[in-house]
Amino acid sequence: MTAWLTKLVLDGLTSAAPAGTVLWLVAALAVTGVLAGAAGSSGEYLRAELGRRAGRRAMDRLFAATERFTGLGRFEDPRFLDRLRLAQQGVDSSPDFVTGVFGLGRASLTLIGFVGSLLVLSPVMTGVVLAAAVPMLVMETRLSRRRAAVAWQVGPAERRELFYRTLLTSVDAAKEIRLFGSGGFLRQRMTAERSAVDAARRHMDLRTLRVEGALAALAALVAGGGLVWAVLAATRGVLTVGDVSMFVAAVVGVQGASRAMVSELATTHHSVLMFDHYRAVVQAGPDLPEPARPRPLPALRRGLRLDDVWFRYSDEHPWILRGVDLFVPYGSTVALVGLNGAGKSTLVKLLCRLYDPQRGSITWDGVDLREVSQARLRDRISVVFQDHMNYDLTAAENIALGDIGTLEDPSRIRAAAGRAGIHDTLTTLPRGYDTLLTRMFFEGAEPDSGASGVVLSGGQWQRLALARALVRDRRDLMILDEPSSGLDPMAEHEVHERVRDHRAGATSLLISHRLNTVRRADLIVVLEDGRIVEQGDHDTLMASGGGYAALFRLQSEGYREAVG
Ligand SMILES: Nc1ncnc2c1ncn2[C@@H]1O[C@H](COP(=O)(O)OP(=O)(O)OP(=O)(O)O)[C@@H](O)[C@H]1O
Repeated sequence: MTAWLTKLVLDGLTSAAPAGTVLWLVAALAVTGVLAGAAGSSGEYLRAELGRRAGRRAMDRLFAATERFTGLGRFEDPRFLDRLRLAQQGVDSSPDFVTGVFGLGRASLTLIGFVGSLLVLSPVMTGVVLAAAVPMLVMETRLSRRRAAVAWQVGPAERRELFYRTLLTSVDAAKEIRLFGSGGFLRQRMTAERSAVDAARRHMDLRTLRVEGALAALAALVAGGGLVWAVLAATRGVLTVGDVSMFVAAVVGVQGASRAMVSELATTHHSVLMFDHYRAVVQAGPDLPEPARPRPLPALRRGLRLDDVWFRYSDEHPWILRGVDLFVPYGSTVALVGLNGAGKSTLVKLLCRLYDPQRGSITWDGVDLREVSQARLRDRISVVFQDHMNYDLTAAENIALGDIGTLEDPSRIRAAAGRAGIHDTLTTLPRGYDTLLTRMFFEGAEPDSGASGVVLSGGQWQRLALARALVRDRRDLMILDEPSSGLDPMAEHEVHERVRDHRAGATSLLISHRLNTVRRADLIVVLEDGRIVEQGDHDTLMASGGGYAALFRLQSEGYREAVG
């Protein structure tokens, strides 16, 4: 449009047209410019807003999909973690996709306008200019495919770099890094990973540079040839001065618009390729097979049975559980003891169905765990994991995460904290249960207050994790994996007494290295190298004089010596 109006103004001036007509044309040219500017700004806003919305939606879908992986296997698979990270990059670049589509629409409109102008002047030249865009399209598509392949190839190194980067800025790691002086070593590793990523990207950039250089030369050749033709035609009187001006504008316009179109196509293509990772995650099936028709899971009445259970973390790993047979009777407290690495926590993860055993079965009142809905099963279990989480949230939220409904019922949160022996500590915090248990964020919404949260001690965090498990009261099975290893002996005794009273008549599985805390269990099971080697109550095991008895005596002597 602008090119047409400019041509008409120039032709008007050279053919001595009435001044009024030329002025009208100039006014039209000005209005066109203003309208084009306004359309550009509004389009920009619309594009950004659409990009934000698409990104938010895609992120929500991606994380909803990861939540559907009910086991742990996928989160321990490096290939899957690489894919997940690229999927997140795909989400972050979803605005690029919107930009690409918008840009494509805009470039197409511009292209159509200029092609129309050029066609009027020279159909041959139009064909030449358009034909020159074909190699550009082919090469740019290849480049974007290659770029996506490079992103996949550098994924592992990028993830390692991220690991070192996070480590170097994490408060948890800061103590050891400073004390052991390991910062330089970790930084070097981070930089080495970054160099590897940069090298792959540099290689890609050089390839792009070569290809784009060749394409620019081709475009210059076509434009130069066109200009020579137009000038010769003008000297012969075939074209007017206005025609030449419009021709130049149209050639530059067609080339610019087709370059923009191809580049937007390449951006969109790249986003689509990256989106493949996103789609792969969102469409991935369940990691643990879900039964087509889940069997009902009634409240536990008889007990849990492990029948010849064999388990290893993957085909490359050694067997961790080797033919475990165990019955946990309803209403009893069973203690699981054994040396480091014996397989105790692994057994807990199988009971929660975070993995499936390769051989054998685990049944709940005779129903195989694989035949019931995972959500139903987990709703009946409460756990304190050995490596429990400490959330950078308020004290109340840290407990309520065990049963989100209790956020609306603070009395249950307080009762659980009381049973875990942390209530008094929490009430003395600056904002009581609403105190933020981290110094990573400001308290409340206003950073101006300058107040960050507080930090709990290791034992206090452990009590909080116990409170989180206890807030899920009325669950059929409670699993406590080293719930009191960080407590002093008095506190440990007190906590166990309270939990025992509260859980009286319910089924519990307790893991502890302190044999004194498990001696009152109904059944003590000794696990060694993935096999059960002894089981019975404390008196029976002491009388049999096996490994448990030897370990118990060793611990008692150590304690007597320490006290005496
Ligand atoms: N996610 C995992 N992937 C691969 N191997 C694992 C994984 N978790 C544990 N293991 C291995 O399984 C074995 C048993 O570990 P587990 O944590 O069950 O032992 P544990 O009896 O609870 O030990 P501890 O008393 O030290 O807590 C160990 O050799 C460990 O290296």
